[in-house]
Amino acid sequence: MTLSPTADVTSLPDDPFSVANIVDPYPMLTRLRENGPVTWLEKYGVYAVAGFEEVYEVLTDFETYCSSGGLGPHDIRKDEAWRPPSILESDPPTHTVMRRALTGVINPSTVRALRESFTPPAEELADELVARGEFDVVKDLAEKYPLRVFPDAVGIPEDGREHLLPYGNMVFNAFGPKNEIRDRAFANADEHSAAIMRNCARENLDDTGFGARIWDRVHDGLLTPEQATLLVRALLSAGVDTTVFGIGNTLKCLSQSPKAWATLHDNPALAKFAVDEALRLESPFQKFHRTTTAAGTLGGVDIPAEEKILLFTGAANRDPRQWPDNADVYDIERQASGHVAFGMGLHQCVGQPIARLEMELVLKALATRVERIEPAGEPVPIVHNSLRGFESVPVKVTPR
Ligand SMILES: C=Cc1ccc(C(=O)O)cc1
Repeated sequence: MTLSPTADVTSLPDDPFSVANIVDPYPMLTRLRENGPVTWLEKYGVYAVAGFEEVYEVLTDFETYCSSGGLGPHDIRKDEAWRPPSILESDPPTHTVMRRALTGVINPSTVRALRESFTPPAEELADELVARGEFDVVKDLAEKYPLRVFPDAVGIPEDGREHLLPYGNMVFNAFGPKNEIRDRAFANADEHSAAIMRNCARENLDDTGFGARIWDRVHDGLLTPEQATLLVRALLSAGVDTTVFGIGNTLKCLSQSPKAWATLHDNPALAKFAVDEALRLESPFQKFHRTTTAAGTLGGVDIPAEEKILLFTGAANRDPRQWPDNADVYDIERQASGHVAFGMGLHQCVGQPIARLEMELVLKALATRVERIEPAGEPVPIVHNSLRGFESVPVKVTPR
C-alpha cells in the first residue's frame, strides 16, 4: 500500500464504514461519484470507485483487478486470512475449474426444477401474513422464506441451520475493515464455522441437493475433495443473507411506492422488473475490494500495482449517467437490467437464478393477495460493512 496516492487523484476524508454512512450511504456515494472516477480514501489507504463505467471496467478486467487478494481491505495473500480462500477469492486458472463445476450444478435449467418445491412455502407464508394484516417484512418473511427453501435445495441437514445467517453475516462483514461491526459478527465465529463446515462434508449432505451434485464432480475427477468442500461452503456463505436482504429491500421499496405496488398487483408478471429495480436502487451487496496486479490507469487516474480498489456497486447502480431519469427513485417501469447488483464478468453471482426465483415467488404470492401495502413504521437499517439491508420493515397490508 502506498503512503500517498499518485499525484492526479483527489482525496476525501469520508469513512464509508462509519455507522452514519452505513445507515444512510447515499449522500456520501453521490459525493464519491461527483468527486471523479477514482478517489483516494485517506482513512483506509484504498482507491474508491463509485461510477458505473469505472466499476464495470474493474469488474470485467479480472487480470488487472484480481480477486485472489480477497474482497477486504487487506491482501489475504500477505495477511492472515480468517478462512481458506473460496472461489470468490480466486483467479484463473484455479477459478476456472471451480466455476465450471458450479455452473454445471446451478444453472437456469436445474433452478427451473426448483419452482415446484419453492412455491408452496411462499404461498403459505403470504396467506399467514396477509391474514395478520400487519407484519414485519424482514423478521416475518425475508428471514423466513429463504431458510424454508434454500437449505433443502443444497441438501444440508436440519441440524445446524441456525448458523446460516450468522455465518453469512461473518463472511460479508469480513469484506470490510477490522472494526467493531466485524468484531460483533465474529463474536461466536468458531461455533458458526464448525457447524457450517460439518454441513459441507459429503456424509452430511442428502443425495438429491446441490451439495451432492458438487461432490459428484469429485468422483468424475473435475474437483478435489477440498474444492468440493469449499464450493458447498460457498453456497452456504452466499446463498442466504443476500437473498434475505434482497427480499427485505424489494418489499421496503414497494411498500414506499403505492403506484409501483398497484402496477405489480395488476400484473404480477412484472415481479422480475420490481426485483431488478429494487436490487439497483437498494443493492444488498454494496461494496467490496479488488487488488491491482499491475500499475495501470482507471478513468484517466494512474493506480500503482498491489493497491486495493474499493468498488461501490451500490453507488454504480445509482449513477445518473447510467439511469438518467432520476436514478434515486424506485420506478418499476424502468429498465433496471444491466445493474451490477450480482456483480459482472468472471465472478458474476452463480446463485443469481436461485435468488431471483425466491424473490419472484415471494412477490407474486403477495401481489396476488394484497391490494395495498404501506409502511407501518420507519425501516431500521442494518449496520453492516458490505451489505445494505434492514433489521425491520414494518408494513400494513390490505387484502384484495
Ligand atoms: C456473493 C458473495 C459471495 C460470498 C462468499 C462466497 C464464498 O464463500 O465462496 C461466494 C460469494
